[in-house]
Parts: sequence; structure tokens; C-alpha cells
Amino acid sequence: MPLIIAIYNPVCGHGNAKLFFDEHVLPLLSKHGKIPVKVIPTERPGHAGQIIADFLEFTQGEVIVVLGSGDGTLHEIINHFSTEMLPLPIPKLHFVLVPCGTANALYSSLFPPNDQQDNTSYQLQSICSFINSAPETPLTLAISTLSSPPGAKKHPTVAVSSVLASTALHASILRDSETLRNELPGIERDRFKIAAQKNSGKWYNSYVKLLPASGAGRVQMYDPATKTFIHHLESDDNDPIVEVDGPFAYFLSTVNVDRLEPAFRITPLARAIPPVEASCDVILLRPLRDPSLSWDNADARQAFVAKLWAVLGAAYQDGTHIDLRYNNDGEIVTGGKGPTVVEYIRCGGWEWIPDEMDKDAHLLCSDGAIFQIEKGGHAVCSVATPNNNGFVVYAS
Ligand SMILES: Nc1ncnc2c1ncn2[C@@H]1O[C@H](COP(=O)(O)OP(=O)(O)OP(=O)(O)O)[C@@H](O)[C@H]1O
Repeated sequence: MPLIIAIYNPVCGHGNAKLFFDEHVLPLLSKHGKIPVKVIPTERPGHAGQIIADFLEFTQGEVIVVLGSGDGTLHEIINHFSTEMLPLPIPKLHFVLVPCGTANALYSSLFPPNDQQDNTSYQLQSICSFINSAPETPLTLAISTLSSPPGAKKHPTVAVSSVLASTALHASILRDSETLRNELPGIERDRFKIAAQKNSGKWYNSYVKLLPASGAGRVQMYDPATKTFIHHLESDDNDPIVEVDGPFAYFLSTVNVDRLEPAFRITPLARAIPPVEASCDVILLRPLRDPSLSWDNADARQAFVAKLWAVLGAAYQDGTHIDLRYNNDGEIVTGGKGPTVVEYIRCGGWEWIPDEMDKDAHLLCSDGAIFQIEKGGHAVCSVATPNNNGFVVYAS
């Protein structure tokens, strides 16, 4: 039988992980004869991956990790084995997730919240799947490679996501809310709000390539008229790669999740129309699709702020932003045949080549961790689902 190790991050979310493990997780596991050989709190950033690596040194076979954390701690573990431990082979790790973090994007996507359930039983669903030997789900990984300008002769930086890779507004908000942590410790929502207000008038200049997933062969786009994915109009057999010019207000891709927090369904089709192969769902918001705007200037950016919030607000209304369109006057409406406000793409990856002059376009966020693309450099994100080794979760 695989060995079980329990790890929790005592400072994530509201700092309740230890209490929840002591009162609920460990007693439930014990009641069903699933007793962890070790129960270890993380002591610092990056510690969770090291705990597992140390454990694997003395363990034969596969390991079950009962993980009490948010998305950030899982991200650290995945990156520990996918980048830091290379060239050692990636082990197979089975995760039983206990959502103790702030956003818990992965958990709330795998187990969408419902009103019928109390908090405790909601948080114990992955544990119950494990106890019931339910089938596991392999995690798809989005591998972002940040390259320096040609000729710089530097190794690229690699970040592996199990939730999201983003640039533009989302990356800027994450960077600024982190910077505000010292001034406003503990008030995550306020930090986000201040960071969002600070960045909402920005547009990001970049050139993007959307790359097809291997099975589909072409980039897919969501068509609100038929409520299905169709081949992207600019992706054909001869030239499947779609080239997209900015400016962008928002650029975010997800794997494994349809939401970034329980109510914020930014890529709702990840669950409503599940992907049939390794792919990511990408949301693009390009302000110049708005028929009332022709140029990028200060007035246009200001005029677009309210529309940006209308889109993100609709993501909180069960992901209805994906059906919004413009009318001839550039007003956002729910029907008609005007251009869609967001472009919803399903593909195998993307390339982000920021305009050298646009400093803010050089940020990349991988599951909350922020990276800087060097001036003259670019980022490529590609998606894969490892089969024989890698990371699987109890999710049904
Ligand atoms: N003992 C510790 N002290 C300080 N920081 C820690 C400790 N253990 C882990 N960490 C750090 O805590 C950070 C936050 O953890 P995590 O992302 O799991 O929770 P969260 O931010 O509350 O949730 P979410 O990512 O779902 O919003 C991680 O990036 C990790 O590096």
C-alpha cells in the first residue's frame, strides 16, 4: 500500500490548517485506517517540496500526499519536482487536497461549492474520494518558458502552473497586491481591490501567437451563437497558428480550473465543455475590438475602464462574460451579432512577445508567483498532461 504523508501550511488562508487537520482530517483518515506516517507543517516558503523530496529518499513506491494549503503551496511542490530537481525523474505523487488557502482555485473547480453543504464536509471531499478509492484525475501542467533576448546566452526560466499563467492586468494586480502585503497584512481582498484600481486604466502592448493542441490541430474559439467551440477563423491546416496583435487589457490562461476563486468563473467552459486533450483555456480582452474605440490614447483607456469591470463582474455571475457582445455604439449587450467582448480560446499553448517599450507587459504570473520577462525577451507557454509520472488528484 502506498505510504501517506500529511503536510499542511500553517499560515495559508486564515491560518486554520493545523486546527482543521487536528479536528477533522486526521481523525477521519484514522477512522478509515488511512494513517499518515508523518504529519508535517511547512516552516517556510518552498519547504513543502523539500519535505516530500526528503520523504521520497527513504520510500519505495508511490506516495499519497494529504495537502492542507492553497494553490501556492501545491505550485511550489510541482515546481520543486518539475524544475528544481531536474534531471531527476519526476515522481508520481497522488494528492488529496484539503482547501485551507485563500482562493483554492483548483479545489473549488474540482469541487464546485453548493449551498447544501456545510463548510467542514465541503472541505473534506477529496479526503472522502481517497477513502472511497475513487478514480484520480491527472493534472495538466502549463509550462511557461521565459527567454532572454536572442544572443543573451542565458538559460531560460521555467515556471510550471497547475492553475493559471497570465500576463497583463491579472499579473499586474498580483504583483502590486503582493507589494502591498507589508502595508495591509492579512487583508487580501483590500490589497486586491487597491491593486486592481491602480491598474485598471492600463493596456498592455504585446504580440501573441496562439498554438493549436496536437489532437485538434487547430486553435479553437468559443462561438456564443452555437455555444460550442469551433475552429478559429484564422487557424487552418496550412497555418494553424493564430497571430494576435494587442493592445490587451486582460490575458489569462487556465489549466484544470474554471475559476480562480469559488465565485469567479473566468474560464467556465473548462468545466462546462471539458477538454478532451491537454489544452488551456485562454481569455483575451482587447479593447480595440470595441466599435466605439479606434485609437489607443488616454481618453480611450479611461472610457474602457467601466467595460473592463463589467466583463470581470460578469465572470462573478457564473461566467456570463463569455457571451457578452458590443452593439454598434460600443455598448456591452447580451444579444445581437456584434463582436464578442472577450475572445475565449482553447489551444495547446501561446507565445507572448511584449513590446520592448511597455514595462508592464513584461510580467508573467504562474499560479500567483510573479516573473519578469527581460526586455527583448518573450514567454512561451505550452501544455502537457504527464501520464505515467506526474501529479494526480482525488477529485471525484
Ligand atoms: N511556515 C510558513 N511561513 C511563511 N510562509 C509559508 C510557510 N509555509 C508556506 N509558506 C508560504 O505560504 C504561501 C501561501 O500559501 P498558499 O498559496 O498555499 O495559500 P494562500 O495564498 O492562502 O492560498 P491561495 O494560493 O489558494 O490563494 C506559499 O507561497 C508558501 O511559500
